Amino acid sequence: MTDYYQGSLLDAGVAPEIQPLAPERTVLSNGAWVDVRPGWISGSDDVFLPLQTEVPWRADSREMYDRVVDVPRLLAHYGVGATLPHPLLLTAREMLSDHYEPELGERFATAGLCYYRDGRDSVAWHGDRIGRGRSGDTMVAIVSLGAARRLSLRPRGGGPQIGFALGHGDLVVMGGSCQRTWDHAILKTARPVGPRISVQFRPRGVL
Ligand SMILES: O=C(O)CCC(=O)C(=O)O
Ligand SMILES: [Fe+2]
Repeated sequence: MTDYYQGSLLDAGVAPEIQPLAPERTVLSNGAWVDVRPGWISGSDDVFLPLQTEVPWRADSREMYDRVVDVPRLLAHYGVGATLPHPLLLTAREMLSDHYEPELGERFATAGLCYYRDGRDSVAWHGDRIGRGRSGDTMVAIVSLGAARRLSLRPRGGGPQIGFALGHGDLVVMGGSCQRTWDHAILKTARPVGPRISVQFRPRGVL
């Protein structure tokens, strides 16, 4: 990998720190919702850069509907009990679990990391419904690091698309029926964008 992230000017020399949660909820149709907390992790250059160089990234493919498709991005998965690749991610996961457990009924247990090298890397429209997200309400919490990309969402049955611009250190949580009644995507962009790492925390059995 040659295209190293240069670090954001805002974050230069600032130690990483997780801010209080206090997310803002957008209620969608059919029992889905999205919580957003911009700037949840400040100083996140010191998280992005070690992840970029030290995580054992591999090419991604993903089961979608009835087939497996190549997904142009790199990926690493940390299952139940795995040691996360940066201590701040453990703190983030525990904070998310403490905050959402009363509503979710369980704690976040796994972390999927995705590395989008530039605007050509993407993930097509899908819901996280290979596992339990297919049949029941759940949550997927995403910490976005590096270059800003847009998380696009649209109802599965058709309807207008919405989107959230996810910048360095932002948190977004998709909840309720979002994985089975809505689809989401990180679409390709022709804009010159730098690399982005997405960290998705999920409960056990949600994929
Ligand atoms: O990159 C992101 O933030 C979203 C990734 C995603 O939807 C997935 O891997 O299931
Ligand atoms: Fe997803």
